[in-house]
Amino acid sequence: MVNADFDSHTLVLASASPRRQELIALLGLPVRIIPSNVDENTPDDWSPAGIVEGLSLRKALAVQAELELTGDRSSIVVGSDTIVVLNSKVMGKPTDEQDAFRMLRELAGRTHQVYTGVTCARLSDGRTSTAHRITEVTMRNLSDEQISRYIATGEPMDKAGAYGIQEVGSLLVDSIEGCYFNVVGLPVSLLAVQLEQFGITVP
Ligand SMILES: Cc1cn([C@H]2C[C@H](O)[C@@H](COP(=O)(O)OP(=O)(O)OP(=O)(O)O)O2)c(=O)[nH]c1=O
Repeated sequence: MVNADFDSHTLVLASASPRRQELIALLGLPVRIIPSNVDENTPDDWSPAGIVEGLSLRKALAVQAELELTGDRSSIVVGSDTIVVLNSKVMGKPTDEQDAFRMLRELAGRTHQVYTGVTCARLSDGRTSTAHRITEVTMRNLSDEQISRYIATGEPMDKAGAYGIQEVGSLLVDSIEGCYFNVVGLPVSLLAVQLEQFGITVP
C-alpha cells in the first residue's frame, strides 16, 4: 500500500551498488537510482560506526544537492555505506587482487563485524535520519589455494572485505549473527524504521 501523497519520485537511492538496488525494491515503493560518486576517504580517528554513518550521510547529501538543482526538494534520498572490521582494523573494497588475498587470509577462520550505515534525508523539511547496524560473520578456515580460486571468480573486487555473502562468497561463511541484509549492504528493516520517521509506511 502506497501512501496517498507519495509520488513516483519520492525515494531516491544514492548508490551504484546493484545489491542495494535489488534490496531497496523489497520495500515495494517506486525508487529512482542516482549514484553519488563521493570521495570515500575518512579521517583516521573515525570509529567504524562513524565511518559508515558519516559516509552514508555524505552520499545522501551529495545526491540531495544534485536534486535541488532540478527543483526536487521533496524526495527522500537514501545513502548507505558498508565496511568490514576485524579486530578494529577497517577493510573497505580491495584495491587489487593481492589486496583481496591479504584481506581474505586475515578473515579466514575468524569472526569479523560488518557495519552498514544508512541515511535518509529530505530537503523540504530538513529532516535526516542516520543509523547503523552490525552483523557478526564467522568465516571458514581457507587454504591459500581456496582463496586464490575464489579471487579468480572476480567476485571480491567491488565488495568490502573482498567477499560477497550473497554469491559464491556464501561458501566461505560458516555462520552469521544479526541481519543478513546488513552484510549485503542495505539493512532493509532498519531502513523501514527510518522511513516511518518520514511518514512512509511499508509492510
Ligand atoms: C561484506 C559484503 C559487502 N558487499 C558490498 C556492499 C557494497 O556494495 C560494497 C561496499 O562498498 P560501499 O562503498 O559501501 O558501496 P559501493 O561503492 O558498492 O556503492 P555506493 O557507494 O554507490 O552505494 O560491498 C556485498 O555485496 N556483500 C558482502 O557480503
